[in-house]
Amino acid sequence: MSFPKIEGYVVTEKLGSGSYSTVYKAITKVGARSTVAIKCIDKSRVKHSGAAVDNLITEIRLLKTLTHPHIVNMKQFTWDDRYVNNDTA
Ligand SMILES: Nc1ncnc2c1ncn2[C@@H]1O[C@H](COP(=O)(O)OP(=O)(O)OP(=O)(O)O)[C@@H](O)[C@H]1O
Repeated sequence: MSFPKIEGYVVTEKLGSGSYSTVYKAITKVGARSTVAIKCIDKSRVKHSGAAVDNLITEIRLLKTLTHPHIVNMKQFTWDDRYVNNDTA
């Protein structure tokens, strides 16, 4: 199985998948070598669904503001030609 190439990270395994995304375990290449979960949302799968795009924008907006011990903390949000990437720890 091949994993996506995400700048700054070594992707080590697949953790799970949802309707529009696949979540991978990854390690940062520089600094503390932190372990993170990266949710890769496949743009080709959401682009035909207005509701999916709205849900994605809502999820990212909420994750940016929420701080709670039982909710993953979004550290970074990036995108490339194929994926929108949510990096959580
Ligand atoms: N931070 C995380 N750490 C470990 N595993 C995770 C993490 N986030 C997601 N996963 C795994 O990836 C799966 C898919 O997560 P994702 O958030 O994409 O979809 P979902 O919300 O479960 O489903 P849907 O998008 O269909 O509503 C989860 O069911 C879980 O197994």
